[in-house]
Amino acid sequence: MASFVIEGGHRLSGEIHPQGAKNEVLQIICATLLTAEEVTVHNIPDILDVNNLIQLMRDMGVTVSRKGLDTYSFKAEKLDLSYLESDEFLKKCSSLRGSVMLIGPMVARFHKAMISKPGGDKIGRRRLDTHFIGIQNLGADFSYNTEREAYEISACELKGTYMLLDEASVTGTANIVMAAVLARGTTTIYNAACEPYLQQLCKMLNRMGAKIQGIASNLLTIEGVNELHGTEHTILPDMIEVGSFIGMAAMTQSELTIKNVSYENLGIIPESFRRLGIKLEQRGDDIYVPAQETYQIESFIDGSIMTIADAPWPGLTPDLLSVMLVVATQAKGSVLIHQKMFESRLFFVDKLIDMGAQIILCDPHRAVVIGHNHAMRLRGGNMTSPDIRAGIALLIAAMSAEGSSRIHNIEQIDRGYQDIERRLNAIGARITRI
Ligand SMILES: CC(=O)N[C@H]1[C@@H](OP(=O)(O)OP(=O)(O)OC[C@H]2O[C@@H](n3ccc(=O)[nH]c3=O)[C@H](O)[C@@H]2O)O[C@H](CO)[C@@H](O)[C@@H]1O
Ligand SMILES: C=C(OP(=O)(O)O)C(=O)O
Repeated sequence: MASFVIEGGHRLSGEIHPQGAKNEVLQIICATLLTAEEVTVHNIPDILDVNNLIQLMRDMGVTVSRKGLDTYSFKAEKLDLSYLESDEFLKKCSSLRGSVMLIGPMVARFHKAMISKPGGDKIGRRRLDTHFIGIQNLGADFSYNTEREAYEISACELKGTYMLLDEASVTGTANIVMAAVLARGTTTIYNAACEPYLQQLCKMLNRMGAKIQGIASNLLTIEGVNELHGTEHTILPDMIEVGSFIGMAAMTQSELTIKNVSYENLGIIPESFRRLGIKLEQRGDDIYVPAQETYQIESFIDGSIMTIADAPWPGLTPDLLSVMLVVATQAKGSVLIHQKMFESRLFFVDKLIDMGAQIILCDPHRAVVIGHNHAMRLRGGNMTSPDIRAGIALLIAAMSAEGSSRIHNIEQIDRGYQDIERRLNAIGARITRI
């Protein structure tokens, strides 16, 4: 397990470019299985989860060519269907969450799929009901193989239908959409998730010949087609990285320009940071964060304490709450951070408390943060990154802290942040990988 050693207290300055969005690219790569023709994808981040998925595609028999620094083409003309039954395939699937989205395209085009428990962050229950029920509604059979601890899924033909999802699951919606585009007839998905990741997926599928209406809403209508074709697609900047950089600038009292953020696709992320008192300006498609000695958390209109909570899009993504929590530790004022979706994502606050932060963990979902207004800096600490977003939040805490810190298990951070220490050191951070 690798670690970061961070010398805290250095201000950042200059410009930083966000990478392509991890959660979008996982969907897009899975969708390339839906056609025998070549799909070229630009702006692919060089991160652990994505590289693992690309390798998995190669192992499955997809011809993958690297066409440029961040451009790959995928051609799923023929697949090695016997590999999908191998223990190695199941083991690799369980290393990343995104592998669950192989089911939809596999069942739609090859009539069978296999899935073990997918990987991803251990941040509470992560059920797959929405995926399974949705794909079953289209006519697929799921049977559990107890010996191999895996589901075998098969379908002679998928048939469009109406469905109301029990929750607006991001990867669940992507999986069902990818199955429905090749189903016979019309599928209507109500309570669909509609994050920019999904909007991008649906737009790409339409360019491939799919007929999806209602993109960006929670009601998708999909008219099935017989086959899809090749296309080109460019991944959006990672909105979670953009938010992480805003938080990093505020916490280290730095002036920072975040380049080419695709502002129109950030939803309420900028406004949510403004509610913590952080000033930021949209400059063209960049975000400029001025150096701020202090930032004051807003109150609600009636004067009561601000709550920052997650919600399905267009609400605030849960993936930024850990960063917002850490940023609040140095704000002026108090805030309730309410992580509604995941029940084990706030436990990392213990590490921040050890560093001197004033936080009360009310229950697994809610933490009250009383900001120090930069009057008392956090102390460097020795900690382990429990998940990807707690990992980046702890890195931000360490970068602002007095003294040096050590973060273990940084593979969690590498899952989603490309070459992070080099990029941050280039703007003034002092981070060493050991
Ligand atoms: C690879 C990938 O894309 N991962 C993202 C994806 O995971 P993933 O698609 O696995 O997450 P889901 O959207 O399925 O659900 C996330 C959690 O929220 C709960 N839930 C969901 C919807 C809802 O309306 N109510 C509700 O309570 C679910 O029960 C689950 O515990 O979406 C999550 C929610 O944005 C993000 O944190 C993950 O980074
Ligand atoms: C929870 C996350 O990732 P995953 O779904 O891949 O575990 C995340 O990106 O914050």
